[in-house]
Amino acid sequence: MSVFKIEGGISLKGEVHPQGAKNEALQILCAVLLTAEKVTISNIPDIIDVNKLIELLRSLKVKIEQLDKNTYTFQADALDLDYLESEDFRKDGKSLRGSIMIVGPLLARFGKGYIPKPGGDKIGRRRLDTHFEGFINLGATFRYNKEEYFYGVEAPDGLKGAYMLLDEASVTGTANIVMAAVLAEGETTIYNAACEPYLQQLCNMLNLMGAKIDGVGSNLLRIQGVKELKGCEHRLLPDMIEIGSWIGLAAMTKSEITIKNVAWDSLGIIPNAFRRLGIHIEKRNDDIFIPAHIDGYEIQSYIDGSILTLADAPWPGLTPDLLSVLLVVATQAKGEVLIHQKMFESRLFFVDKLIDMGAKIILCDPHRAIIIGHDFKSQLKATQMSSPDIRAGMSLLIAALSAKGTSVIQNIDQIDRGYENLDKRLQALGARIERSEN
Ligand SMILES: CC(=O)N[C@H]1[C@@H](OP(=O)(O)OP(=O)(O)OC[C@H]2O[C@@H](n3ccc(=O)[nH]c3=O)[C@H](O)[C@@H]2O)O[C@H](CO)[C@@H](O)[C@@H]1O
Ligand SMILES: C=C(OP(=O)(O)O)C(=O)O
Repeated sequence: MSVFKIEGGISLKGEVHPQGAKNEALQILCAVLLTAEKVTISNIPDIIDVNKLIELLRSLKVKIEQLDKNTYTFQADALDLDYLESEDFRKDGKSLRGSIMIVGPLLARFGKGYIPKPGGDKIGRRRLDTHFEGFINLGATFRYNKEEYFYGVEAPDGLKGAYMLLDEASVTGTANIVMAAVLAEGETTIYNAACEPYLQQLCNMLNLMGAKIDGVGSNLLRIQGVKELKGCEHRLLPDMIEIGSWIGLAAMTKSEITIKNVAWDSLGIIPNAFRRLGIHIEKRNDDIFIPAHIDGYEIQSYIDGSILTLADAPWPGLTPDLLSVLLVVATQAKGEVLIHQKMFESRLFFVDKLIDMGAKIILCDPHRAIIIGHDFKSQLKATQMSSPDIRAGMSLLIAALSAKGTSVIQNIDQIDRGYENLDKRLQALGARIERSEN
């Protein structure tokens, strides 16, 4: 198992180029299953979760060609569907969250889709009801093997469009249902659809392939089913969670960092959430410039003087994936903030590690933590820690980079799941970070 050894307390300087978006990649890669024609995708991040999904597609006998480091072509013209019933699939399919989104395309095109309970971050209950209720609405039959945690949907006579009001605006659930509905017969209406930029990207790509989706960007999607889709070219957006992570890292290490080509219009409320913590963010064309926060940063309170809350909500609300980063950054701010993680119930437990390092945090309950910032009057202390999930891992890394002394982070596969080549990119900015085998 690899570890990061980090000597903290050093300010960094330079430019970073965000990787392509992990969570968009997972949707878009599954969409290649919807056509027999060639699909070219660029800006694919070289990270564990995405590479696992590419391998899974390869096992399904999708023809895959890598044109350069981040560009691939995919052609799903002669799939081996027997793989879906193999032991290998039971193992491969459960190793990441994104694999769940092969079900919609396979069901729509071949009348059957199976998946073992998918993996991903262990951050609380992560039910899949929205996905399967959607498929059932489209006419599929559903079965679940409780002993093996294996899900299956079948529709040998094809899917039929339907009206549905989703029980929650699930991101991967919406993507899955949209990918099934584009090849269903007739009209599908999805209300309470998730509408984050990656879903918009998916819908735009599907429309380019010949799908008929209206309402892209809203929570009401209308889809006219078509008989088949064709190939296309698609470029992934930069990863907004990585961009937010760089903003937080820059502020907490008092570093001057320019984040290049961020696709500002797709960042929604993210820059403002960091501004609420007092971080200065300058938009320079499509770059973000973060000056070195030599004198620290001060958390804003509300107009009436009450304590700021940063809480997650479905898009266009604040993504839950950045709350851990915002939390760690607040530990050195001037002032107090309540971090309210509404969506996931086990995502804040990593604060124990920050408390060990000297951060002032009260974990009120599994969803809420109050942070009382040090205003850089006291540095966090280096320590040994293990990364429980991708974003907690990144947050602990930020804490280690700002701490006094040398920290060790174990289990960094968790970080590699979502961040490309992080140690090398940090070294290029002047960070003292080494990867080694434990
Ligand atoms: C591979 C991928 O794309 N993963 C992302 C995707 O996961 P994923 O699609 O699995 O997450 P969902 O959107 O389904 O749900 C996330 C959590 O929020 C809860 N929930 C969801 C919607 C809602 O209106 N109310 C509510 O409480 C769900 O019950 C669940 O506990 O979206 C999550 C929410 O942005 C992100 O954290 C994940 O990084
Ligand atoms: C929760 C995340 O990912 P996943 O859904 O793949 O576990 C994340 O990217 O922060």
